[in-house]
Amino acid sequence: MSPVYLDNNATTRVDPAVVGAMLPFFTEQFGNPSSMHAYGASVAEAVRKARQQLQALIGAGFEDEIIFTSGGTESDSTAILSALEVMPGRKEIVTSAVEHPAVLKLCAHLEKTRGVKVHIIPVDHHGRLDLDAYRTALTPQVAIVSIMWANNETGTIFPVVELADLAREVGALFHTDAVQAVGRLPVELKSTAIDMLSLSAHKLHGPKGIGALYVRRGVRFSSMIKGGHQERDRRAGTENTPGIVGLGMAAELALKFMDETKRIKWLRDRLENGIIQRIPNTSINGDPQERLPNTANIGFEGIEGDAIPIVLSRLGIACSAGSACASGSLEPSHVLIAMNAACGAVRFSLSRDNGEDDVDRVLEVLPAITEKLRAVPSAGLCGRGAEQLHSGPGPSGTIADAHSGAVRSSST
Ligand SMILES: Cc1ncc(COP(=O)(O)O)c(C=O)c1O
Ligand code: FES
Repeated sequence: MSPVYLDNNATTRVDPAVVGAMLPFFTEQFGNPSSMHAYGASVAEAVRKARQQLQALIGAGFEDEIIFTSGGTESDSTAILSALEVMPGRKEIVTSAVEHPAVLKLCAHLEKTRGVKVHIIPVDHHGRLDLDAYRTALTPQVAIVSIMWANNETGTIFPVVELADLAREVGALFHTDAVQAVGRLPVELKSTAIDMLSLSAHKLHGPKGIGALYVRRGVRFSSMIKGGHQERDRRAGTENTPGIVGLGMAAELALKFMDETKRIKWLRDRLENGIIQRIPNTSINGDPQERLPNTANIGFEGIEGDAIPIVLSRLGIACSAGSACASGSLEPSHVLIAMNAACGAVRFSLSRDNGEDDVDRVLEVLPAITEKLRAVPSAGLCGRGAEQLHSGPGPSGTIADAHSGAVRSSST
């Protein structure tokens, strides 16, 4: 049986055309793009082409709005730190409870070390942002809003274009972590009030360790990494030229294959509907309407989050686990906790590499797997524990604490 890869929100396979575009930049095209001679000039031209390819994918007004970085994490840090530096009179950040740790951990660090006030906007049971809380948090004290475009665990899409308009009304900068959105949703930045956007090549069939930060022209900016004059003094360090060329090609292909999104959504829906129909007591986590077309996050009542991915992995099927509590070997998912989601969950995330066979394979093996797991007394106990506990505490992390205690006591 050939392996089935359904973990594309973790990372994607590098497209062979991307590898092909990158290879010369390890061999004959090894020049430094800052050099005056011919070795440098041709590489500088390739970097410029990549910037234009990316500009086309995200609909930026100008190519110089794109700064190449080492990936999503660096782009997120750069955006937030820059805003605090260019607006010293404002000491507040607005973000959401379901952001990637690249944003949440930085915010927690800034709160602790710099006395910055961080407003964490909650989400509802479907992962939708509390818009009233968002409006209340927006004041002239806010330097930056950092709210993701699409969630990596559930695929829930936030209305970032409208959120950016509201942020602008109070003079705050608006940054979005679009690492999961770019290449999967149409993005047209020039007609929006989004000031900064993070993206990462490895989520769109490009290489790891390369990404970009979009900074709208006119937005004041302070570089995080100081040193040489690369990237117009906005990100020092000799450019990762093979990575940049790879990101450019990945962007061009993402645009070319944007229509594939419809087929991917059809496959995802087939997977979700097939699971819901064949397996009792299952539910979809995330916004029923506003969701990435490739992501299915499914709760299986009574089964711990990591049990299914472990069994599937033995059968050559890759997906990933999430849990609303500290079950088994899993760290609780702050996203599922914030949604007050039930129990354990499994994330299947697709890409243009997937076909019907992949989905059908999962649908073929999963009913028997879940039946067996539910027959195991400890897995069953976990579900009953969740039911009792989820009706009690609110979405503030208490479920995890309470349930992990219950698991411990029931297992001793
Ligand atoms: C939403 C989101 N933001 C940021 C990142 C981090 O990106 P990178 O791995 O390029 O640093 C990820 C990757 O998992 C992500 O899903
Ligand atoms: S994994 Fe089932 S309640 Fe925690």
